[in-house]
Amino acid sequence: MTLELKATIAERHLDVSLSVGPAETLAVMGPNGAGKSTLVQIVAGLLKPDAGQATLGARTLFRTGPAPLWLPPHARGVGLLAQDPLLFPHLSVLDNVAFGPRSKGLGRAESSAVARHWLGEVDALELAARRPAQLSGGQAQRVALARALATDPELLLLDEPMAALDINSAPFLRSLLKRVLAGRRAIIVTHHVLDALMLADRIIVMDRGRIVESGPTAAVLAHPRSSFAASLAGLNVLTGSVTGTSVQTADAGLVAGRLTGGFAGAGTPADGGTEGLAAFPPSAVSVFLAPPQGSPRNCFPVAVTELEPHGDHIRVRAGRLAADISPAAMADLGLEPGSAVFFVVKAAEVAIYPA
Ligand SMILES: Nc1ncnc2c1ncn2[C@@H]1O[C@H](COP(=O)(O)OP(=O)(O)OP(=O)(O)O)[C@@H](O)[C@H]1O
Repeated sequence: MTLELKATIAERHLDVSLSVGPAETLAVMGPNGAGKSTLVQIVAGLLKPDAGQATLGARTLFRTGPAPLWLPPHARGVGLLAQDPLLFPHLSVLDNVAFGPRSKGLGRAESSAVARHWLGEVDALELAARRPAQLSGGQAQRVALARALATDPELLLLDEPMAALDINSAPFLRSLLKRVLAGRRAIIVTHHVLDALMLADRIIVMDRGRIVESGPTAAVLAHPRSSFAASLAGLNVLTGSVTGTSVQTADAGLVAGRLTGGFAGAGTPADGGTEGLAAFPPSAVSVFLAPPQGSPRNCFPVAVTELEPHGDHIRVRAGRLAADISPAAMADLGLEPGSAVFFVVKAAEVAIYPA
């Protein structure tokens, strides 16, 4: 059972076609105005395209043409979590979450039980009796997630769910999403490459209403073809097998880091470990002419392939890895393409994710 969608909207220069498999999470990225939210609204049933059709398994969500059809949002089997939680202000948290099951015809007691289950899943059971006005932004977003899940949607749409959260609440919601998205079909719009890496199996990059790139998240970031993906791909991403808090990679040896966001699946050397990846920003990488002595850091011997200005820094590229250093440091090191150097990064700066 797959989501198949094709849609155009002339006024927004939108022309997309995509499919999402049953247990697949798709990340949608792209610059402002690319059409990401428009895509989500079409699937949710909030916006009618000029032409196209969509099916979710056996169900037709909409179809234009000689025999047009338009399923209203509540009949689509689709749950939406947007930037704004949009809870009903006059209902308790419990009743907000029970609203979907009630609308689907479940009795009061049964709907409450479903709501309690999902509030438990998002660690918000203790908030059940509160009104939305008594919740923090992060709590409200967790309740909104429970409300979306309580309808047992065949497709969960997440439109920048972390965007309005403060820096302390976002990681908690991210690891919750990691847990609830496992084995579930979802589309997540995000501006953060780490969300795409951590939450999605596949990524599409949109630009001016079109899909300009698509593929497994780590592969798109490792070999970006669009300039937008290339700008994201400044992040260093190494894939391999995770054992303990390290990733054994084919091209950079053993990379030590810290396990990130609810990822408890580290294997043991005996079983070959779990597939995963290590990610760290170029700003976390220092460049040395000789390996630093006696330091518990990751140290990669590399040859410089390219030097390019990047804001106030110089981005030093060495094959798949990149480091950002100051122009003064570059002058001190006397770097040029071909220079043999050591890229050094602290384990604390390396985030380890499931692939
Ligand atoms: N309500 C609207 N009426 C008409 N045009 C709109 C409306 N909302 C968005 N657009 C236009 O549709 C295009 C796609 O916008 P959309 O909001 O889908 O982009 P986005 O990728 O989600 O951007 P952002 O990252 O800024 O949220 C843009 O050209 C935008 O100006």
